[in-house]
Amino acid sequence: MARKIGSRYTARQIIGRGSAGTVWLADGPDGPVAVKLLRDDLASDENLVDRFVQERAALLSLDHPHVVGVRDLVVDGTDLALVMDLVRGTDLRTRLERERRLAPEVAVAICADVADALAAAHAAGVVHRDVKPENVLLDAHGPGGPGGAPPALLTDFGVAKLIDSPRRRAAAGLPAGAAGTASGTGAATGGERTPRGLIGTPDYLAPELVEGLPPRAFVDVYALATVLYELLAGFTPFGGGHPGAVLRRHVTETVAPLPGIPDELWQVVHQCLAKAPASRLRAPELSERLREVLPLLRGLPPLDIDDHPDEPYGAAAGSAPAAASADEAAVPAQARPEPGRAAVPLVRSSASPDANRDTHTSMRVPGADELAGGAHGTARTPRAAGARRAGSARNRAAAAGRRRLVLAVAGVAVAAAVGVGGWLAAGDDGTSTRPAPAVQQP
Ligand SMILES: Nc1ncnc2c1ncn2[C@@H]1O[C@H](COP(=O)(O)OP(=O)(O)OP(=O)(O)O)[C@@H](O)[C@H]1O
Repeated sequence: MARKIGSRYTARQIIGRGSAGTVWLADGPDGPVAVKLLRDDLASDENLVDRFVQERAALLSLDHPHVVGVRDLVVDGTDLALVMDLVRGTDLRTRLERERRLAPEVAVAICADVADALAAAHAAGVVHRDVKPENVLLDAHGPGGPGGAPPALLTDFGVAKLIDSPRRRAAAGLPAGAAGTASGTGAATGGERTPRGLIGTPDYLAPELVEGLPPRAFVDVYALATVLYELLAGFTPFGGGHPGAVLRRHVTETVAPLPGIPDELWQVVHQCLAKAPASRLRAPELSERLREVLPLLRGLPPLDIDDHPDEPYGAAAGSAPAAASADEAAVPAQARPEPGRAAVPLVRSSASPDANRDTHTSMRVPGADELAGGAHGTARTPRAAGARRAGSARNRAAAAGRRRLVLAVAGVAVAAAVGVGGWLAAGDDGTSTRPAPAVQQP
């Protein structure tokens, strides 16, 4: 079913779908291209069309081997489309779902490519703002890199901001006109947070965005470190459950170390997940450090991490829904975890797709009830497969020492959570008097 897009492109076949529209394989004057045709409601939004035109130069200017080039913008009748280089292969999310975890060498090689793409974008004054596996395309026809890793290309530059139109915000129940409209290289300009909404994908959002600061290049580095962690572990460091809980974890929780990777690699991941933006590596440094570490990873298999790590809501939280319900039948009602928690898969996988992994663009800021998770933290703690749980006899002494630390950290975390929760929990008029989340001792 061929379809004309503008006067120059003939769409042949759908090759992907995202929240903003449909991606087609199309023929153009210079050969095959990928055309992202935006949804009708977006295409009929005059503000959005204006912004596309304003952003045209920025979108077309990025030319880098690890950036999916935007070749053209089509504004034609009811069609609004981005014409891109065609990448023959798959996206990183699909590969991750297929393999669950990547070999460290492959994961690091892919992220080094993405860091190069970010370095080029940042040098041009563009912040991506939606780095995630869905936006990394793997070129199946390119030369194999370390561990056989395919070349990785980052796509969707500036698109997250572009489609955050006032109309979309209104549809999402957010105030219109609060976020800055595009100007210059708009993807890098400020005013990115509406009073009640954030642009981005919760699992990958840097803490400073949750706190309301404008996006700087550091947010992309944080998101890429989150992607790297996810490629290694099979889950993101702060993901799982309601988006509000995810946002809070970014601000209040510390990333748990990954067992089984060289310390040199962990230091890089850890530094780029720092809460303080300035403590993170810059994209060029990140690329360099990742490439330095590559030789240490040669031949390492994917990490053997327990799929049901220690976390407050237990194994059921990470299980496929069917398994969770089977468990439920065997557990007395009073011993069951809080309703609505255990049923939420912490990880999106092919077995248990996580409907809570929001995609980019305006997200409704959650209420206090959705944020209430206590001070004990809800992030997962990765554990090497076969290692004992924290409550086992062998670990009890260590746990006693750790508890003191946890109490101290919890004190800090509670203060921060109350601050963030207070902001997040503010009602539309900002005067909510709902109580802060209850404090529980670990
Ligand atoms: N330039 C391209 N070449 C080849 N395939 C592409 C290209 N761009 C996108 N695709 C395919 O289309 C799919 C959808 O892409 P799209 O950018 O619309 O959505 P997304 O990034 O997955 O999600 P969202 O827009 O909701 O963040 C991708 O996952 C990819 O498989």
